[in-house]
Amino acid sequence: EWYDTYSGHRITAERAAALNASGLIPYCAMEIKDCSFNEPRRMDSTCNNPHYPSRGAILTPYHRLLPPQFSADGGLRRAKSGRPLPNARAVRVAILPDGRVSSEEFTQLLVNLAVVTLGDSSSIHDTVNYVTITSTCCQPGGDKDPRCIPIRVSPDDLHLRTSNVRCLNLTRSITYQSIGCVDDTVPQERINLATPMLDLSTLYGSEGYRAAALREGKGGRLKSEVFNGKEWPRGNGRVCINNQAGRGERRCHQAGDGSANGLLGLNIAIMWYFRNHNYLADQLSAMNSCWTDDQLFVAAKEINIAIFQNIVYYELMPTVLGYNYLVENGAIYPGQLHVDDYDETMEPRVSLEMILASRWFHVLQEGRMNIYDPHFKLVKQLAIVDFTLRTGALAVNDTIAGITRGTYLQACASNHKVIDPDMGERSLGRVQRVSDVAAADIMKNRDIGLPPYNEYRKLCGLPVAKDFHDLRHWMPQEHVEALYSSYEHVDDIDLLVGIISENPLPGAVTGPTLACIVTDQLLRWRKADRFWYENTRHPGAFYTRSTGGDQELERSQIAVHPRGRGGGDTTKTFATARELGEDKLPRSPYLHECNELTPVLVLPADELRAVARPLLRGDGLRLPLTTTGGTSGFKRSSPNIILYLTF
Ligand code: HEM
Repeated sequence: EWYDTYSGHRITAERAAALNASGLIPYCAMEIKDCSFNEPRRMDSTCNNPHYPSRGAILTPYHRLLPPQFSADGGLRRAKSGRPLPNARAVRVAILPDGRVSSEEFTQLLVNLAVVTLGDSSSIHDTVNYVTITSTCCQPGGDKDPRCIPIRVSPDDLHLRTSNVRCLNLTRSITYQSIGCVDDTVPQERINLATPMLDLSTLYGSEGYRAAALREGKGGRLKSEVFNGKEWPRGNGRVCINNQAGRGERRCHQAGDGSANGLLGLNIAIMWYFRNHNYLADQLSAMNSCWTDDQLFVAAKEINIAIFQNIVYYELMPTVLGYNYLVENGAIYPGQLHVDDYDETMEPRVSLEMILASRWFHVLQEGRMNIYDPHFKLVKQLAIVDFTLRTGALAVNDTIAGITRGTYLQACASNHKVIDPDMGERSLGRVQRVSDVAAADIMKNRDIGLPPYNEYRKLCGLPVAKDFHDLRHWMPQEHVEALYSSYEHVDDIDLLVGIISENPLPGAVTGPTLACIVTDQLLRWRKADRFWYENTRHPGAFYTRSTGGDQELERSQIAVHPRGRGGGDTTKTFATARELGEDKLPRSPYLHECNELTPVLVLPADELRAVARPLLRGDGLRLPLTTTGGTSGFKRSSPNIILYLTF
């Protein structure tokens, strides 16, 4: 059957053929084979909800928390007065001048985990596109090019006044309208080039044929090769345009999507999950010698995804938004059991606000990259932005190990109202002479028609500012002044600008408006994904397994149980296998053709730590996660899979 990517409706084969003839497939339509409740998660994420097969797939639309706002002629939103909004670069420099202040609490791991989270569910760092699609936006007539929204730089710009740079190249997002799937009578809607789930599609791929090419075909493993004693994905991709051949930088990995070779932080985090997949497959294979490649692959993949989802919910997000805030809002649960809150009426989408507002994380990005030797001696300090699309550098001298150590040992930037000069002036490295990611972030809020900051405060039930003076209740005075001198009216302020300016919530790194937007998304991810690791409505569901009534043991053990309950169960929480009666568990049609009555994998607490260890395998880390060595949210153990990232 064929489905329209934008509406999700079924279309005729004739219509699909016509779209194909116009070169509009895969963007405008997708073919989906019949769904079954008894099959595992599909690579392209179709059939996540078998009643609506296209939901959750790549190339589907984003969600909007509020309807878009464009000017009357369909252009960028204007100020209340009807005049253009203030220049994005000028606003950026006013609220976030270039500067370096290191966090006293958090390491680069926070930003690396954040980027892999966002990057997995949205094509955020489709770096190849950003740098190669259009580099002509600043040339004469560039601003008339529909693909362009260049940013002007004033001659008195704080950081660029001594240069001759007066314009920053910037391309628009790809929409259904710009591709030609939908006509211009409806407002521009962006296409999500990734699956909107937290499903490690960055690693595993989101198109069936491509995903199959990544598999070894035996042992449930992903294709790999050993280079200098370490395991690496194979591949000779051409996107690594910044590889320095003269320095022996040749690797360019074949992985789920292009972003796995993109930004350094994303690149190495994907490598951790890559190595972890093969580690898990080997463990499972040793325990279940009769399993087929498919059985091993699916089980290893789902465990890997479960680890990823658990880290995001119980390690990363409590650190950024505050643990209590997330519990109060139902994004995580303090109890011991898995909570199944799957809601089949919820559409699996990522909100545009989540993606656009999460550009706030750029503030925390440190520009320098410390490389440590195995004795944790600092050997080098490099510029992170020069390592985008440069996978080859990771393997030379096992640099990935040195960077991983740096990820754990080095502080990230502090949320101290400055941005690292490399992010502010050269975020695209050598590819573009000047590029200001934070100004691009503000401009992209407008490109996509996000309503102003105050409207989101209202949506979130937060006090709304009637005038600039009111902002003083939740922003530092110097920010209120910067906003007052930039915007004509308090209702004009861009969402991201307001978010960057807010004071953080207690116990959190971010303020309440971003916390509200991200929490909405956390609920969406867990409730709308039938294969969410805590959910029971699929045949490969995980079960906590009893081993004799000891509460402590029950909590610390998790079995990847061969016999999930299948579709349609509405039980609220997971029962332990004992409570449920093991023999009553239906047989999983895809995992168990052998060892039917034997639990697949039981991981006591010690081994659970070992599940996290391969994320850093070969790097020999014994380091605190925070630079101060104190406890951060990362160290808190979760009630589900217990992951100690310090061991
Ligand atoms: C060296 C580090 C980084 C660099 C050089 C970088 C650079 C960029 C660039 C060039 C863009 C696209 C700008 C545009 O044309 O619109 C972007 C978008 C984005 N980045 Fe980063 N980034 C970095 C780190 C991070 C981190 C740590 C996060 C954490 C979440 C992050 C989240 C995002 C998001 C959410 C977007 C928006 C994408 C969208 O609208 O689809 N980035 N970044």
